[in-house]
Amino acid sequence: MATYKIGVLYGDGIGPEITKATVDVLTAASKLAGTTKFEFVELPMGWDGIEKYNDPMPQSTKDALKETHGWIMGPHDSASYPKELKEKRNPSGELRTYFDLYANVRPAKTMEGIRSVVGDADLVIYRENTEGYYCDRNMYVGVGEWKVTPDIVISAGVFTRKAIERIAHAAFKAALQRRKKVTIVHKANVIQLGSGLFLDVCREVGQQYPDVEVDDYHIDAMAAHLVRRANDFDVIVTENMFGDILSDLTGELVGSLGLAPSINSSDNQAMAQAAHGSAPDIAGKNIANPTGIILSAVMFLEWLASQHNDPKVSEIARNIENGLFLAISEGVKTKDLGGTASTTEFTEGIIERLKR
Ligand SMILES: NC(=O)c1ccc[n+]([C@@H]2O[C@H](COP(=O)([O-])OP(=O)(O)OC[C@H]3O[C@@H](n4cnc5c(N)ncnc54)[C@H](O)[C@@H]3O)[C@@H](O)[C@H]2O)c1
Ligand SMILES: CC(C)[C@H](C(=O)O)[C@@H](O)C(=O)O
Repeated sequence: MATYKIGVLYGDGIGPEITKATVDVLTAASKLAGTTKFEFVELPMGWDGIEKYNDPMPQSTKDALKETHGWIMGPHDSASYPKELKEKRNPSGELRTYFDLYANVRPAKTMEGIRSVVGDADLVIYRENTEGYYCDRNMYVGVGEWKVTPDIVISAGVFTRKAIERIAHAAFKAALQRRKKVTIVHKANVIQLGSGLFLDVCREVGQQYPDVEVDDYHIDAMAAHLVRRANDFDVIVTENMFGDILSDLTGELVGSLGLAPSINSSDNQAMAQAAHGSAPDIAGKNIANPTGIILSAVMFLEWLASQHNDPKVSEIARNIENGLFLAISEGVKTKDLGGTASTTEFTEGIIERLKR
């Protein structure tokens, strides 16, 4: 029986509720498959890390993650951390940089049984995950944010050909498997050097994929285009901060931010992580929607299946996705989707439907 070691980082706010839901679903699905075992390794992160090690992303957690086949990361409430710890990189940024998880892949697709604000949509955002305005002073010496005087701060963005090329290749390769269209999102009209380089390099990479249609939009116009005609877009490639913002928008457009999944990956490592945050306003109430993180785990399992050439893992992923879609289409919905199911009822609803 194949066994995969999966790290589990529960995180803050709704993190423990939705991450436990995910572990429960994966456990049930692997039991049903009978051929694959997931061994979960729970590791401290967020407030748990602060309490144990005075660090929201302890070195011991990073070391342990190196020994896993990949991991599931719950959201963290980094905005609530003590000031001196906030000056460190937030837990997501730390793992994305430490493991060089350069591609943050964030799909948004309409689902049966869920009201989409924009009609049909089936798109995926390829967000560059390691630089742009989210670099910090630990990354490139002398670059990041710094206070010039008490009243003047400089926040710099870093854009490198190397990082743009690899996210662009990832986006164009994905497009070949989809509707063969890539949209580059930038702000080259104002941020002429940084965003300009992003646009130029993506266009250059695009020339290596003659079967893929390419267009580009400024980030502000793109927000409007997405609301008006989301279904015209297939793969969107953009820099770190624009991808962060656009993916919350696209998640909500197709139903709820609580639905929005993502995978953060390098060429040999991956982390499942919902696009949303720790939702402190609804934490501890058993009402959060675990769909985003469960579908992130599904994306992670598909990645694991391809890395290990293991079709059984892919079958487990498909089974979980079908169980979840079935539960929603049969009306088992959390509050954000207009339903009454609690997080645990929704999770049980998925598990019951895995057998179908
Ligand atoms: N990847 C991450 O860990 C991540 C991502 C974004 C924000 N954050 C952090 O989360 C904290 C809160 O941030 P925020 O309030 O700006 O954004 P948020 O995404 O946590 O919440 C925004 C809104 O969406 C709702 N929401 C989010 N996820 C939901 C779910 N699964 N089910 C139902 N409703 C859901 C919340 O209740 C809230 O009303 C901050 O500390 C922020 O830094 C973490
Ligand atoms: C919490 C924050 C650091 C994070 C980001 O901006 O990358 C989040 O918004 C996300 O999208 O995962």
